[in-house]
Amino acid sequence: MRNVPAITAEGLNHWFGTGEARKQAVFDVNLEIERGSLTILMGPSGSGKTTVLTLLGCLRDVQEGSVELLDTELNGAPEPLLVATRRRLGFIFQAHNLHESLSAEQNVLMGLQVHGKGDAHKQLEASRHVLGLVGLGDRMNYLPANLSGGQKQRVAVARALVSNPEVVFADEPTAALDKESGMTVVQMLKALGKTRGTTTVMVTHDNRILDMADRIIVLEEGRIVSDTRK
Ligand SMILES: Nc1ncnc2c1ncn2[C@@H]1O[C@H](COP(=O)(O)OP(=O)(O)OP(=O)(O)O)[C@@H](O)[C@H]1O
Repeated sequence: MRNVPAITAEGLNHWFGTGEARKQAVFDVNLEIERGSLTILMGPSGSGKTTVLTLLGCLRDVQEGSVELLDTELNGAPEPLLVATRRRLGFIFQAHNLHESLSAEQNVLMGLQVHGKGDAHKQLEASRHVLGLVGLGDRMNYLPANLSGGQKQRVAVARALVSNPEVVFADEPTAALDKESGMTVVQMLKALGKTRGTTTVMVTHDNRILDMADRIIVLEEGRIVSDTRK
């Protein structure tokens, strides 16, 4: 299965707005993303990075063209199939959306409970393990209000990874992190690619992590203008 791409997009176009305000944001995007790879999407503000990421990641309806994600065609897919596909994914966004009334550990645990994976004891063990990996072993019982921006972001990373997703979609995951924590997060994603075949697609402006990518795709005005593999 390793040589079947995790994601294939063909003739992908996307518009926002209606009537006179209708504006095309994505133009004829075609790409294949290999399983286990770490791909970075770059480009100026407004170039369509987040729109492409959310189209590939099953978070936005495909209007025109094809997106095949983990062997599922997303264009026209019924909602239950989209829901089942999303369960195989991990999402890390800049707005980390942690539950303020839950501790770090409970927030991560939720990432497993929505999947119903494993018994309660195993779920707790897995949550603690992944919090340890992101360097928050000593903050598991803290509420988000008592964590720094970078620590909250690491909780969000732990929550996205605890269910062993097949593909991780990340939008500026290192923006709130200092250099070292940012590198740690990207190294973790890269290591998961090697050990478990986890595929990562990441939007970033962070030049510090470019060296770690297997591939860098640059968008300008909704089009792919360069696509470099290492
Ligand atoms: N919900 C929306 N409604 C209308 N236009 C939108 C919407 N979301 C994005 N756009 C427009 O689509 C284009 C691409 O936006 P997108 O957010 O994908 O760019 P981006 O490269 O991710 O930008 P940034 O780096 O600033 O996050 C922009 O012109 C933007 O104004």
